[in-house]
Amino acid sequence: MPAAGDLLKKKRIAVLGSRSVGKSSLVVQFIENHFVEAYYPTIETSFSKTVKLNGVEYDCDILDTAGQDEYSILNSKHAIGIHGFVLVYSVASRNSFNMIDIIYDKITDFCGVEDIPCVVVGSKSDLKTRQVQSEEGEELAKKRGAAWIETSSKTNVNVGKVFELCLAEIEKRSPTTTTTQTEPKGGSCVIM
Ligand SMILES: Nc1nc2c(ncn2[C@@H]2O[C@H](COP(=O)(O)OP(=O)(O)OP(=O)(O)O)[C@@H](O)[C@H]2O)c(=O)[nH]1
Repeated sequence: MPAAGDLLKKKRIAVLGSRSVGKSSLVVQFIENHFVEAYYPTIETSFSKTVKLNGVEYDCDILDTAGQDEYSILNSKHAIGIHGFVLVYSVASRNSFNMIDIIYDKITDFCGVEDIPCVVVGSKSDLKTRQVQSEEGEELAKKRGAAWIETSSKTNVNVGKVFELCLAEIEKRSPTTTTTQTEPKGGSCVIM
């Protein structure tokens, strides 16, 4: 039987966002260190990786999901038992940026809490055909109390940082965190 500490270090992260924003490319670059040029729509894939943050090793399960749109119903698997969320838009797609608020609301409605451990990711930052400015992404994340970062899976910029930020957001809200915070802020939708 695993020790309690081992269970605490196991974190499940769901990667959500519109179709074709680069969710799989982000996860594959992070896990396998290469870029996939071709587009294969994802059904659902789960990956595991150990991530070290502040001297602590986390055993991460990363769930790469099928792209969502405004009509998709949030799959309970993408919220229940999930510790942290990575919400991806493409900086080259205004529509995908607009979907972030919609997905965020679906998660908070489902979880019944406003404050969820989340990183908002502006992907494909290497593209010149930008439709979303950095300040807009930053502003949206700030409004939601989430972390924010821009990445390029193609040129491998900030890919690892996404998952470090996500773990930091999870830890911030963890009741076992040894900070001045005494009360858990709630936030993780962990109903096992
Ligand atoms: N230029 C550029 N293209 C990217 C980047 N990331 C992904 N792409 C391309 O965008 C397309 C879609 O990428 P995917 O990773 O399959 O997107 P997805 O969000 O997983 O798509 P769904 O599974 O349909 O939800 C592919 O052709 C990728 O090669 C990036 O950082 N830069």
